[in-house]
Amino acid sequence: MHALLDPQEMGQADRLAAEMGTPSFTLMERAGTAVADVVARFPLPTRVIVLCGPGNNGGDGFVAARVLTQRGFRVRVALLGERARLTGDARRAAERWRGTVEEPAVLDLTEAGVIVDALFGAGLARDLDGAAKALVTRMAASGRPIVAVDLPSGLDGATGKVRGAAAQAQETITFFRRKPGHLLEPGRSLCGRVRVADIGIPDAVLDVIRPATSVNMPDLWRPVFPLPSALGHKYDRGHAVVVSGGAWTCGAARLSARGALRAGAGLVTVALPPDALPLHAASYAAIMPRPMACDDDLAALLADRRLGTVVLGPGLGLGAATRAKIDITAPGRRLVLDADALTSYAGVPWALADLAARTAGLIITPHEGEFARLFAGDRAVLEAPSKLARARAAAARLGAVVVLKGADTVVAAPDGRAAIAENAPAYLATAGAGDVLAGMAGGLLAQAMPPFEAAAAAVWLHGEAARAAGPGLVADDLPEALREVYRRLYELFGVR
Ligand SMILES: NC(=O)C1=CN([C@@H]2O[C@H](COP(=O)(O)OP(=O)(O)OC[C@H]3O[C@@H](n4cnc5c(N)ncnc54)[C@H](OP(=O)(O)O)[C@@H]3O)[C@@H](O)[C@H]2O)[C@@H](O)CC1
Ligand SMILES: [K+]
Repeated sequence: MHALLDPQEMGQADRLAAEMGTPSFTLMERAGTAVADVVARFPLPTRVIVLCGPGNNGGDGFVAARVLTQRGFRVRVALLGERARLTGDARRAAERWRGTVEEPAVLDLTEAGVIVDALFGAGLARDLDGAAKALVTRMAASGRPIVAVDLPSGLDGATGKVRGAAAQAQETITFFRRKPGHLLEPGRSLCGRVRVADIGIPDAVLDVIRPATSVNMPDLWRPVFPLPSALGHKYDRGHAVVVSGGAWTCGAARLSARGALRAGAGLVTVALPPDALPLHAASYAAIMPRPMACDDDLAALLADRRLGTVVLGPGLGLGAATRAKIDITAPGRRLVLDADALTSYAGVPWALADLAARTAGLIITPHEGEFARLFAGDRAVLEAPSKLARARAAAARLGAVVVLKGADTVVAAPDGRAAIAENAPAYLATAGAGDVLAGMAGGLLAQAMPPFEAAAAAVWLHGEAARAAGPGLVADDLPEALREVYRRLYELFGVR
């Protein structure tokens, strides 16, 4: 699995590696050498300025400086803080550096061919201010390429947020596994290209750490992904229902229904107000329309328990009428709630938690605006320190899987598991894309995927579909592009 480690877990990895036989100074030597390997891609005789901080991030910088000098680069090293105050591995690394150690203030950073940013990494403990902030600001203003050690200094590895200041890196080299801050914006953008160096920490440490956060990649949900079988039947692939708004707003539900079908649901029924029938019927022949003139019609349709998964929200309208439909639908079913369905619970997340408890599994797919409205007044959720932490807190609060959308979509489960997406192109942010995603999640839920994995798979497939469709994409392209994505995924999974 593509685990992500927060700074505490990384510290634990470090300690466990030592217990398993690799001393921490060896790790630092390898880390610094890996940094030098990246910098050495710049041609000789590039001038390198290495800016070292007071902790082990600085220690990596001293090692990199030594290795680069041995390889013929012209290297100057500056230390933020007093050399006499260095301790432990960082002190040892500084002792092995035979060159001078300068004051950052005396260096003209614009003279550098490349700057190595080894000021702060996992040990960033507070916002940068004073001399540290001033140096990072100068580095950012230098306009020179920056190679960041572990993280751009000032970027919080757990949250992806900038604490005080951080300079845009061209490349970031981190160790063993990436950290959430490499994927969560604005961290992801600040890191530039991220490389992960193997510094000899054994993978076995992960069995002890059991990290709960990962990159959203197929290995996360592969074991429960529904694969076609020669003996299969459409009824084995579940029956999803999409509840549609009327003629003027039914485009959203049409997109959801197409998303559900293309994601592989065996059957997709659309419950629709009669005036929406021609539009649904014209847009997709494979979908089964069922009239829903009133809530009793919906209840009658859902008397059939085989209709086990329902998508509600896109284009459905706000308020009591939508909540009534959700109430009819929820008991014992798997639900995906999006858009208007979520805003219908604005400020009353506990009502949604009560509802979640009556379902057989709930996924909600808010964007930031819908999330803020839903949890209005719930400071513990809204003020959690990162997007990752907010999604986790929300999932725990609701007892539901939360898909908090954006460029760095986070999927979080009530049990604490979370996955961060990194495959969505910027042009995926287009009208109706969320409706398709909700439908896809429903399509996978209908095929009996557990909610967390269904949501994560839908988010990954959605990002891949956008890439397959390419720039200029509109939401209607996404379900169609899924065919190509599935073809490649089946290849990856070894399905013929
Ligand atoms: N774990 C591993 O497996 C491996 C880790 N490795 C490397 O170690 C790095 C982590 O090292 P680290 O823990 O020493 O922390 P680091 O980032 O150097 O910062 C701590 C120093 O900064 C200071 N400081 C903090 N915030 C500040 C602020 N706002 N403004 C000013 N000062 C501030 C803080 O001072 P204090 O808070 O104590 O006052 C302390 O002096 C990691 O990123 C990686 O590069 C590799 O060698 C390979 C294996
Ligand atoms: K750094």
